[in-house]
Amino acid sequence: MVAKNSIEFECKSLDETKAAVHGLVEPQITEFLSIFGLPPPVASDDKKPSVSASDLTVPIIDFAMPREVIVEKIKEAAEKWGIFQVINHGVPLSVLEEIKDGVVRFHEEDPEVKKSYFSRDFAKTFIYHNNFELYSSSSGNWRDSFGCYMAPNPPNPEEIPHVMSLGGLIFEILSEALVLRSEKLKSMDCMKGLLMLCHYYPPCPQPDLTFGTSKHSDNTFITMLLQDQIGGLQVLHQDCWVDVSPISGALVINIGDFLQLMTNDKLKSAEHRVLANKVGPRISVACFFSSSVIPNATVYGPIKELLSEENPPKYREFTVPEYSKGYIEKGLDGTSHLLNYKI
Ligand SMILES: O=C(O)CCC(=O)C(=O)O
Ligand SMILES: [Fe+2]
Repeated sequence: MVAKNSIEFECKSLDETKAAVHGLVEPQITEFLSIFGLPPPVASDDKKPSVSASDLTVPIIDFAMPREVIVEKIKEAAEKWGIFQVINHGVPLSVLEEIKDGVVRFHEEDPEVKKSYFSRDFAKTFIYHNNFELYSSSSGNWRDSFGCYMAPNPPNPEEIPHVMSLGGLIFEILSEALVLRSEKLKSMDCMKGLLMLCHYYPPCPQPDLTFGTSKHSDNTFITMLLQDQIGGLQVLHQDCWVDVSPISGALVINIGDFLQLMTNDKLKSAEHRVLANKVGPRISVACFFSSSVIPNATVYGPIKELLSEENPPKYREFTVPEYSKGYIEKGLDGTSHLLNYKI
C-alpha cells in the first residue's frame, strides 16, 4: 500500500501542475497513476454486479404525456429509483449540443489559460480543478471539472432559461407527487441556488483501476444532468449497478440528499458513480439545485405535512452551507453524508 504522505505529495504535485487529469494524458502519465488506484480492499459496493439496461431500465418519462400521468410516473421513479430520464422536455437539441461543445472548448483550451482559473475555493463563482475529492477520498477520480454558480447571482439570467424553467416544472411535479401544493418546494427556496459542474473525463489507460466519479449521492435538492453518448453513469438499484444509458436529447434527473431528508425517506437520493473508460473524452454537465457553501441561513428539516405519529422525523435539521461543507470535507468515500443527520 502507498503511504499516506506519499499520496499527499503526489496529490500536491498534481495540483501544482494545474494541468489537472487532462494534463496527464501526456508522456508523464505513469508518474501519477498510483493516486488514482482503487484503495485495497476495493469497497464492497464496487463488487456488486453490473446489469445492463436490457435487464433493468432506469425510468424514462415522456413530458409529452398528460400532467397527471407524469406526476404518477415521477412519483414512482423518485421513490423507487431516485433517478429518471426525461424526454420531450422542451430544451432544444441544438442548445444541448452547444453546451457540450462549450465544455469541450474550455477543457481543451491552452493549459496556460486554464491555469489562471485553477482553484479549490468553492466560494468562488467560477473554478477549474481536477476532482474536488482528490485530497479527501481514498483515491482520486479520472475526471476534471469546472464549476460556476449560476444562481443566486447568475452571470446572465437570459442564458439559463431552460434549466430554470424545466427545474421549476420538476419541483412542481415532485410537490404534487408528495400531495403538497404545486408551489411548495419552490416556495421553500429549492431553486435559490444553482451550481453547474462541467465534467471532462479524459480517456483512461487503465479503466479497471479507477473511477471517473466514485460512488456518491448528491448534496442537492435535485440534479439535472446532460451526458454525451459515451456512457459509464450507473445507479445503485436493488443492490445492482444499473446503466443510465445515454439517450440523445434526454436529461437525467436525480433526487439529492436534501429531498430525501425533507421527505423523511419517501423520496430516494440516488447513489451513483461513473466508470472510467478507455474511450474519451466523456462530457457531462451537472446542474445542482443547491447554493452549496454560499452563505444561506434557511433551515430545512423533514416537511411537517409529511409527518405523523406513525411517521416521526428521522432526521435533524440542516442548513445548505453546513451540510455542503461536511459533504465536501468527507469527499466521495462511498458513505452517505445523510447518515450524519439521522436522529
Ligand atoms: O458525469 C456524470 O454523469 C455524473 C456526475 C456526477 O455524478 C456529479 O457531478 O455529481
Ligand atoms: Fe452525482
